Amino acid sequence: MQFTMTRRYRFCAAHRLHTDHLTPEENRTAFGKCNNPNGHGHNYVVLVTVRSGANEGAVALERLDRIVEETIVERFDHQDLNQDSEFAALTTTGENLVKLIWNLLAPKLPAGILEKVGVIETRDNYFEYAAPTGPR
Ligand SMILES: Nc1nc2c(c(=O)[nH]1)N=C([C@H](O)[C@H](O)COP(=O)(O)OP(=O)(O)OP(=O)(O)O)CN2
Ligand SMILES: [Zn+2]
Repeated sequence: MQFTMTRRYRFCAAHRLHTDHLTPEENRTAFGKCNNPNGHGHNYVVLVTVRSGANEGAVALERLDRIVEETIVERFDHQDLNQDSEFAALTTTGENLVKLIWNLLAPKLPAGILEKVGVIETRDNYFEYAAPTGPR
């Protein structure tokens, strides 16, 4: 039997969708209002899913909380995502953000227990990432 546990975290951050690979006009066309030079903010919700067990968790909630708070929330809360070093050459889309969160968390957690990361960006936008894995 396979159990998973999903825990919810939150941070608020600003960003602007923009890439230096496009001209200003192309950026406006591609990203619309999200390319506004002044940026805009979101109350991001991060859903972290880990493998769990029926009787005891693979990772205690308290430990998961500490890792996610230190690695993700403290890093991004009340920050401009475009200024984060990991976004120096990447657009701050939900897709890139959810993959970055996975990449930051996976090495901090016991091997193989991270199942999925989800990011709710707005009422209607949800992004999800799970790195491909080999046979378990
Ligand atoms: N492929 C992607 N496209 C877009 C992303 C993204 O992350 N990946 N992000 C944005 C904006 O940053 C933003 O998230 C869009 O938010 P918003 O304009 O609020 O969303 P809606 O248009 O659905 O909401 P309204 O209430 O209608 O304004 C854009 N594209
Ligand atoms: Zn946005």
